[in-house]
Amino acid sequence: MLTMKDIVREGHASLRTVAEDVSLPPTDEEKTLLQDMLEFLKNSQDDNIACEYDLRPGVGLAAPQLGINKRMAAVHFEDFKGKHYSYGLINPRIVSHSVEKAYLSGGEGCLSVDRNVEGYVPRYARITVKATDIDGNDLKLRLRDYAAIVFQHEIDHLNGVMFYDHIHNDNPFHIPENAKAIE
Ligand SMILES: O=CN(O)CCNC(=O)c1cccc(Cl)c1Cl
Ligand code: NI
Repeated sequence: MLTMKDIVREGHASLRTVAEDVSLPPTDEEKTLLQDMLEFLKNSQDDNIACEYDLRPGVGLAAPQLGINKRMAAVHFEDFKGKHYSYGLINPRIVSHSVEKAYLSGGEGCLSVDRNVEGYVPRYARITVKATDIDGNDLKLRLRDYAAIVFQHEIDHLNGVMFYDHIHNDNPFHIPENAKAIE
């Protein structure tokens, strides 16, 4: 099982590298990795397991956070309306997005960042993502609000972008133009 020791931290080149496309169909090793990433997220959200193995909670994880520069990520979370999202994503890409922006009023965190970085992270409020799932099927997801934010955080990792790269330098709590707060 994956634990925190498998996650690279700030300063590791992998976090600032543009990851490579995965050739399809994914190899068994790549499928197993995605399954392990999903299992990590579920474990990290289970109080008993997280406590037992000292896991920080996460709703997403990208392969570069494991030092693997492949365009793969996993997400596992429930949005504020109770809709469940649990995906292993291969070559996820944003194919369209809203002009309107959104940000989490509580800011963001990252398992590869061992410190609290305060501030609003402006992102697109709505996005359409295309990807291949763990079984090799094409995915097209229309996402908004919290789900859109999480997917953008993960796709950023595939492009060597960290969440705090988006925070306003002079005033971290500057309300971005045309942006809505997600509580
Ligand atoms: O890349 C993934 N991580 O670093 C996992 C830890 N961070 C989170 O779960 C997290 C927390 C707050 C907002 C967002 Cl958008 C995310 Cl993603
Ligand atoms: Ni992260």
